[in-house]
Formats: sequence, structure tokens, C-alpha cells
Amino acid sequence: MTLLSTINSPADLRQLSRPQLHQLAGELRQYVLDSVSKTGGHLSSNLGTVELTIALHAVFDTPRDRIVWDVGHQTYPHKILTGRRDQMATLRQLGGISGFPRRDESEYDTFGTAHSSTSISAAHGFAMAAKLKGESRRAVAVIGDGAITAGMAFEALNNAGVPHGGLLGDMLVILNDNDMSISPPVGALNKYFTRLMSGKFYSQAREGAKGLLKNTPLYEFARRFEEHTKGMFVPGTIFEEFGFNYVGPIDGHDLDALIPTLENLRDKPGPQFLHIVTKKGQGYKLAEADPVKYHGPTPFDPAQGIVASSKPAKKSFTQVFGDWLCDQAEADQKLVGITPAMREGSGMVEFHKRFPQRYYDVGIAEQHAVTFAAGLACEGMKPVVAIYSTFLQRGYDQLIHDVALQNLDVTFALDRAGLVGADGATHAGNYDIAFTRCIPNMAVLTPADERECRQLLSTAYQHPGPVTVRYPRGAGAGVDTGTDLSTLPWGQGELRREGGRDVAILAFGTLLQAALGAADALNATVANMRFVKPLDTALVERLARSHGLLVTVEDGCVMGGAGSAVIEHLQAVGLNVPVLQLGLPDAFIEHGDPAKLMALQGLDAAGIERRIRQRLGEPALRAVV
Ligand SMILES: Cc1ncc(C[n+]2csc(CCOP(=O)(O)OP(=O)(O)O)c2C)c(N)n1
Ligand SMILES: CC(=O)[C@@H](O)[C@H](O)COP(=O)(O)O
Ligand SMILES: [Mg+2]
Repeated sequence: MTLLSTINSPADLRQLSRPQLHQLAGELRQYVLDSVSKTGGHLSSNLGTVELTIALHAVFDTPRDRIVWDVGHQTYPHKILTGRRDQMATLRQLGGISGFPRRDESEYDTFGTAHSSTSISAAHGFAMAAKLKGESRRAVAVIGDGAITAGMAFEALNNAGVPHGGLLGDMLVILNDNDMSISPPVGALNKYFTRLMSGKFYSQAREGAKGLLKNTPLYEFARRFEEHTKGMFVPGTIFEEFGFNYVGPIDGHDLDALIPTLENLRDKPGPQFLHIVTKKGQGYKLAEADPVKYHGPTPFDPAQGIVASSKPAKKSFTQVFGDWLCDQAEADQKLVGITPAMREGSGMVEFHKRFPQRYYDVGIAEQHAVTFAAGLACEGMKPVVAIYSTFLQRGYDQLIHDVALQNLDVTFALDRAGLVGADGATHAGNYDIAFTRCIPNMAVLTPADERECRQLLSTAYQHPGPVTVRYPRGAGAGVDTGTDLSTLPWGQGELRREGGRDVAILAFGTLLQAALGAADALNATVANMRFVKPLDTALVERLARSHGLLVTVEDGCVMGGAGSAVIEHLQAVGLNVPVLQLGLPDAFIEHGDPAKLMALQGLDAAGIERRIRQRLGEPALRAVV
């Protein structure tokens, strides 16, 4: 029997001796590796937080004390120790536990997250509420060196370090510095952390206070860095200037350092800041060597590691974008590619290699990414912002105020549009059609397949104003993209299937395939609309005049979506034809296999057919999933 199998809550863990906690760390790390290798999920970050999680639950009185994890992708050890060990087999699957903290999943998950850099604000809220309610409890924010680069983290530090109405929150911010975001970290702050590490951390190690780094790459790195910076004067840290008591850096894998340090900080009033140094992928050699590859793998054999499939894979939309970006950059020196910390996920690795001067990873800084692009556009450059639909939500005011209002020529390549699968509701790109099409000057393009994705990216790029081109996670139908940079006529859709006069389906985006499947069974007309804005109003009117029912289909929210655009136009021109709007409902859709999720929403071919038949008052011919 393992020790881990006896831990059903942090109360059990608090009964263990220090040597037993060391043993627990080994078992927990193995459990994380075993379960993630079966389910897929965020691996590298979780291997790095094993000791920290044990130390936090050993020292703090959780759930009474509030631990707020930033992003929350590193909370698998926390889930395992807080009563969800056996549910790890269901991680990120339909009906299973989430890959992120959820208030409705456990009382130990104090704050729901998945978008980064919110933890210090939320912990500050917890700390001030405790003060106002006269309760004595601690709030702890755990934030990574990637997540802390976002403006929001600094807005919170700025606020939390000074008293309000004479009250100062008792909070601890733990900076989990593993010198990695998803990709290698960028920016001045990262350089600053390296400086901090090379000073205090190294000198502690050298003096034998811990002797822990000896013979490790970190030791050698710190030693070499110190040689470069000899004589450098480091006054207080930036965090002390913000009003925090700064402690560290300490080794975040050393329970014997972590536990006493946390005990000490737990008992100190006011804002405390602990800087720990960890290694992404710790304890699994392959992940340590390539933390990017093991950031969020699909299932793999831990003995072998991730091996490339021998089957030729269909190109993902992300790859279609990445190829297009390189070709367009080759053709136009003015192109600048921008990613807010998602180089791999957005398909920009090759672009980075080939065009390093025109590649910008701005860190986790979506707001800055959008306004930086606006500045470039003012000077006649041609910025392309590659951003996940869900993360553009962070840059919404910048989109309106800095880009659209000045009608600037910025192309937004919106990846992960629609449901994304395992990451669930936090990452779903359901809202971008609704929140972009209402902005004056913005154009909104929805390619139906890989070839059209490439063509509409070129079309957007040539259009002298702000445009979003949205495409989903994963592969399309396998349509050849071609290698040209040809464009499609602005604002025009196309008729893809001439059917009877009863039903015309207006498909926006990649659901065209499912719409065509349904149309075959119904003998319906199908239009591939391509543009949500400017809408092909001539095509809409023609179909409205010649069919008894219009059906709009999109993989975004129905409310305010592309179907709403069609109805608004019909109303404006006084065409009174019934419209059935098919898309995502007014509900958050949980994690699971994307195809299953779409079927459950009635957005596969069978579902579209069934819902149209229901609307026509016909019996459903296919079984409900
Ligand atoms: C607002 C936002 N932008 C981007 C992301 C994607 N993202 C998830 S984890 C991550 C890297 C975080 O790095 P760090 O905070 O250092 O944590 P680590 O993975 O190193 O433990 C990024 C960019 C996100 N979740 N939220
Ligand atoms: C936690 C986070 O935001 C990312 O790691 C995200 O899970 C990546 O998603 P993709 O796998 O779709 O790139
Ligand atoms: Mg990090």
C-alpha cells in the first residue's frame, strides 16, 4: 500500500512526519505521471509543483486558508491530495473532473481559473474580505514566472501592497519561477528574475547553507551568471517597492526549505512574497529535457515518451495559418507576426526561425499585443496578431479603442474558435463572432475549410482595415491548401448546393461540412457564407425570397452571432421569412471530446438534420445521440 493511497484530504497529510512527506512527494509525482500519460493533460507544470503543493497543504489550514492557483494548469497534485485521486482517470473527459480549479468541484478550489494572471487580485479580495469580516485566515496566490508578466498581476500588486482604510491584507504571493512560460520566457522581468537568482540564491548555495545546487545545471548557470555580474548592486527587489516583504529565492523542490519558510511567512502579517525556483517537468527526464513538448501532451507511454505518429496527419488549421504566415512574410517585408506567449499553439515556430526580427512574443500580455499591433499599423507596418479566440477577450477594449476606432490595418488570426475540447468552458472560443461583429470597422471572416482559411487570411491581409479570421482547433476535412496567396471576393459567399425550395442552410465556418451532410438528407440548399461581416446581403435576400425556411449554422454562440446578423438584415429590409438559428446555446459547455460535444449540441450532420425536421414538424429520421 502506498502512502498516497491513505491521503484522502490534507488533514491526513498533516499527520505525516517529514520523512513520510518526502516519500509522499515521490509517490505523488509518479501518480501524476501515470495518470496524465493515460488521460493527456498538462504534465510539465504539474511535475514542478509536487513539493510546493505538499508544503502548502502541510503548513496552511486548507480549505480555511485560501490557496489561489494562477492559471490552474498546475493543480493536479492539489486535486490528488484533496480527495480527487481516483477521479484523475476522468480528467478533462466528458463528465469527468476539470483540468483547472473549479469552485463547484471542491471546497479546496477557492477560485476558478484557466486564463492567467488573476490569482493576486483574487487573493487580495480574499484577504480584504477576511479583514472586513474580522476573520483570521490567510490568502495565498501561487503564480508562475510566465503569468506574472501580465499587466493584471502588477495591477494587483500595486493595490495589495498598500493599506486601504488602515487595513492591510494578510496575503502571501508565491512566485513559482521555473524559467519557462509554455515557451521560453521573454522580457525584462524574466531577466530580472535571473539576476535575483544569480545573487542571493547562488551565494546561499556557495556558502554551503544548503549545498543543494551542487552538481546541478542550475548551480553552474548561477555561477557563470555571477561572474558576469560581479560587483552588481541589487537594492531591494521590485516586490519590496510594491510593499511586499520579499523572501527568496529558495529551492521549490526542497521540502526541508519550503516547509519552515512557509511556516515562518504564514505567521507574518501583511503582504508577503516568496520566490521559489522549480524545474518544469521535474523528475521525468524527458519532460525536464523538453518541457515544451510535455506542456500539454495527449496520452503517451511514459517508458517511451511521446513518439511522432507514423501515419501522415491531416494539417491542422494552426499549421495552415503558420504556413500562410511564412509565405505572406516572404512576399511582404512589412508583415510583423505577434503572439501573446503562444508560439507553439499558434503555429509560429517556423515563422520565428525564419523571420526572427519580425516575430514578437510579447509574453502573456494580450492587451499589449493588440495595442502594439495598432502602433505598428500607424507606421505602415502590417501586423498579424495570432491569438486564441478566448484570449482575445482580454484585449477587447484595445480592439475597439486602439484598433477599430482608428480603422487600423491589423489582421487577427483567431485560433481555437468554437469548442476546444479538453480545456472546456474557460478556453472555448464561443463568443468572438458576437463580440467582434458589433464593432464598427471590424470585418469577421469564417473559412469553411483549409484552402479557404488560407485564402481568407490573404483576403484579410489585403483588406486595409481590422479583420478577424476565425478557425477551430485541430484538423479540417483534409482539403489541400495550395501554396498561393490568392484572395476571395470581399463580402461574398457562395452557393454550395442547390436544393428544393423548403430549406436553405446558411453555413458560417467549418460546420459547412455538417450542413452539407444534413442537406443531402433534406434536399436543402446550402450557402457557404464566408463573411459574417460584411454579410453577403444579396445572397441572404435571394435565399430568403426563394425558400420557406432559412437555417443559420455556426460554431459560436447563437446570441448575437452570425444568425443574428442574418435576422437583423432581414428585418431591416422587411423580409419576413422564418429563421432557425443553430449554434452554441446560452450556457457554458464543459470539457470533453469535441466531436461528442458538438453532437450533444446538435451541431453534427445528424443533429442539424434532426433540428430542421423538428422545425418543419416532420418526425426525426435519425436517432438522437
Ligand atoms: C490570459 C492567458 N493567456 C495565455 C494563456 C495560455 N497559457 C497557459 S499556461 C501559460 C504559461 C504560464 O507560464 P507560468 O505562469 O510560468 O506557468 P508554468 O507553466 O511555467 O508553470 C500560458 C501562456 C492563458 N492561460 N491565459
Ligand atoms: C492552460 C492553457 O491555457 C494552455 O496550456 C492551453 O491549455 C493550451 O491549449 P492548446 O492545447 O489548445 O494549445
Ligand atoms: Mg513558468
